[in-house]
Amino acid sequence: MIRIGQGFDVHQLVKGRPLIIGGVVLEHDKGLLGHSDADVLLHTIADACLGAIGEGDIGKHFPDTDPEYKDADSAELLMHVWTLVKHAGYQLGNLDCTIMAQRPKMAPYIPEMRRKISALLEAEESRINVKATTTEKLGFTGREEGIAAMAVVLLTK
Ligand SMILES: Nc1ccn([C@@H]2O[C@H](COP(=O)(O)O)[C@@H](O)[C@H]2O)c(=O)n1
Ligand SMILES: C[C@@]1(CO)OP(=O)(O)OP(=O)(O)OC[C@H]1O
Repeated sequence: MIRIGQGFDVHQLVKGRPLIIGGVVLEHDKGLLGHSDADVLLHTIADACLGAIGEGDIGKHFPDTDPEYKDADSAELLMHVWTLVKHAGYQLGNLDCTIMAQRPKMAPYIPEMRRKISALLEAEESRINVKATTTEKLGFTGREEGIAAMAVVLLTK
């Protein structure tokens, strides 16, 4: 049996916050705003996994009104989601993600993001792909007001 899920998430870029994407801290003059650490990539992956098993979204599992998740490490949230996936009897077929960010350049950080995601999803790195695009200075990502990420996941059992 196979199941597919997709995820999409956006966080605002602000001064005075660290920029954490895919479990990696990036050097930048702004960071993402959120109730948690605002890791837009891990959130979209979590949503894709939850979608694939018909379990709603991360807001349902980790409400942003719950103080327990204030400044939460999104790697821990994704680990919890992956436990749900495993309990449903699935493993990773493959995962493909795109980060939309005008700056900073993601390419130098992508190998480490891939390593972290592969550890969290207990799958070989060859099953995980992370891409980035600038959106050519257009829209909120192009104006550097925020960063967006999308993901598609295939689960198998
Ligand atoms: N934040 C980003 C955006 C893009 N890249 C890499 O640059 C390539 C070209 O970007 P375009 O938006 O002009 O298509 C893209 O394919 C990525 O490899 C990046 O590293 N970080
Ligand atoms: C992760 C949670 C919970 O801390 O908060 P945020 O960091 O604001 O992230 P978002 O993608 O808006 O929604 C999920 C939330 O419930």
